[in-house]
Amino acid sequence: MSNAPLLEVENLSKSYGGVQAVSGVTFSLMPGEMLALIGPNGAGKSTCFNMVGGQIPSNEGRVRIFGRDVAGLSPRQIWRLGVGRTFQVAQVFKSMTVRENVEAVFASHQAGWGLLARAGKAHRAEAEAVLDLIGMADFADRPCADMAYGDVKRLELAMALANDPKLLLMDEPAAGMAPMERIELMALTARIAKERQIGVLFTEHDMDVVFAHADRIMVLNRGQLIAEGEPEAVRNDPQVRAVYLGEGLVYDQAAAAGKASVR
Ligand SMILES: Nc1ncnc2c1ncn2[C@@H]1O[C@H](COP(=O)(O)OP(=O)(O)OP(=O)(O)O)[C@@H](O)[C@H]1O
Repeated sequence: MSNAPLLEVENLSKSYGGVQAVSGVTFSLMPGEMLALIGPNGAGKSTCFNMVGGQIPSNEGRVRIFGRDVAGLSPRQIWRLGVGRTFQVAQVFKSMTVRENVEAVFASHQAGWGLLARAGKAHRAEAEAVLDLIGMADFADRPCADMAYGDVKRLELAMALANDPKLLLMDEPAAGMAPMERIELMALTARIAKERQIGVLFTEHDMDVVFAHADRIMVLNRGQLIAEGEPEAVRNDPQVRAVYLGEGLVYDQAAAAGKASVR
């Protein structure tokens, strides 16, 4: 593992009128690391993702990706640096096949979205290699409109991997999936992250998924990081327990009972 962080976030803050959504958040992410950002509803997780991904500007603080300060860069410019992104709601072209969706990402990276239809075909082999990587080679010719939701989410991961990212931002990648599918999607992500030394920042409400696959966990509450560390330490942190207990989210007891899915 290289010693240079892929992502460095320093003192990041954002307020919306009187609401301090994120306050003084600082962390870094290393190659091959699965880093979870968890917290109750409204804690500021999506706001953090959107500041890192360039969707919204911060009020204060700094984001460095691959050592470069990305202030003022658009989401597309950040993507072109080698940052993959998945969203809560899957974003694929339903009228196209699985392969065409991945080809479109390759084409867009080189040519811009306007030339997609023509340029896409030139990337057939690359698209098939990515589909193979995530175990979707047999789905290549299927129209997306006919696919189960879990497969659409897997395709979204393939599309996020198509520009060969070194950093992946995954805001609730498994939202809406069945419990087993959630575990499988994140197991697949973790395997690819290790193999390719991709750093993954993800948020997820299912504690089974988080504790099974995160190398490190950060806990956000009312915009502030209240804990950060390896899963076992975070699970036993009194402040974290208080926050989750306060929300009625007794995740350790739920985990012991074999159903740790909480919101
Ligand atoms: N565009 C906005 N305008 C005003 N307030 C906002 C806006 N976006 C977020 N907020 C507020 O900022 C706080 C953090 O919201 P955010 O969506 O980042 O939390 P979250 O942890 O992602 O929540 P969830 O788990 O429900 O997705 C909340 O109080 C929210 O109401």
